[in-house]
Amino acid sequence: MNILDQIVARKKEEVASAKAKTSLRELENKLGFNRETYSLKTFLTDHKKTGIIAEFKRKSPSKGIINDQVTVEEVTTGYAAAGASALSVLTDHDFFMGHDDDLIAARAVNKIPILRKDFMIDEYQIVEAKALGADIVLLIAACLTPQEILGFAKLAKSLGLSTLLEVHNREELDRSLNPYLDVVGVNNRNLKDFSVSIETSITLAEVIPSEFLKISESAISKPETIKLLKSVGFNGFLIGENFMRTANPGLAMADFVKAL
Ligand SMILES: O=C(O)c1ccccc1NCC(=O)[C@H](O)[C@H](O)COP(=O)(O)O
Repeated sequence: MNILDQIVARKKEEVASAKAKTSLRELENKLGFNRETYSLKTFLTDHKKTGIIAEFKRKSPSKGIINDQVTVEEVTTGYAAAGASALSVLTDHDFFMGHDDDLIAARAVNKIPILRKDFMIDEYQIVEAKALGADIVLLIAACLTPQEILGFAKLAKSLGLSTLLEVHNREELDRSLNPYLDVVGVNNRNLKDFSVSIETSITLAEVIPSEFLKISESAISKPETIKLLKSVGFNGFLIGENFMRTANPGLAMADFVKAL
């Protein structure tokens, strides 16, 4: 089984036990559920911001432990101060050392959009994302059918959430687009074998329909790469490891932004 299949198999077990513990009705009564959300499109097109979606990521399947010595509050407020257009917070525990509480903590101290970075395989997780404080949900084409993407995106929009479709190749893009998606993200990392190439974004940029904003995800470590990606039409850039690898990720982002 490749890593993505392993993650999805584990996610199905997690969702089943979450449903047994907390009903959808109880989720909807949670404190974070009835609130205004921040729009990803609005923040990505605000030219006072950097276009960077900065990620809080302690560990990953491809790199192991990246940084488990910093708090989600200090890192995410540092990112916001450095001009992040949005934040990405991992809530997957078993593969990324993330937690739902990380998202709750990030929400409490930030006023910019937050992506629940997780593997959405059930409508329950979309409702849960809103209750935890997220503004954006990620729909990964590599692990969802077009019908699931459509259903999840419709539900997310009905809850006021922004929707980010993630693709890695032309086939995933062509079968997954629908009108309920706000932004298309091209993951430069192949989630099945961990190979990375910025060329993936460059090749797909011209075939993403113009009604969707575009973001490039993963393996971005140089300001020059952002300049190149902007020149081919990308509006946003998801960066995790490059900042998280340092002792002060917020400061690392501020230094990176000076060179843009
Ligand atoms: O990062 C991984 O190893 C990984 C493995 C399997 C599924 C997903 C994975 N990463 C999720 C991401 O998309 C990245 O965390 C995100 O784009 C940031 O990437 P980076 O800047 O390279 O940390």
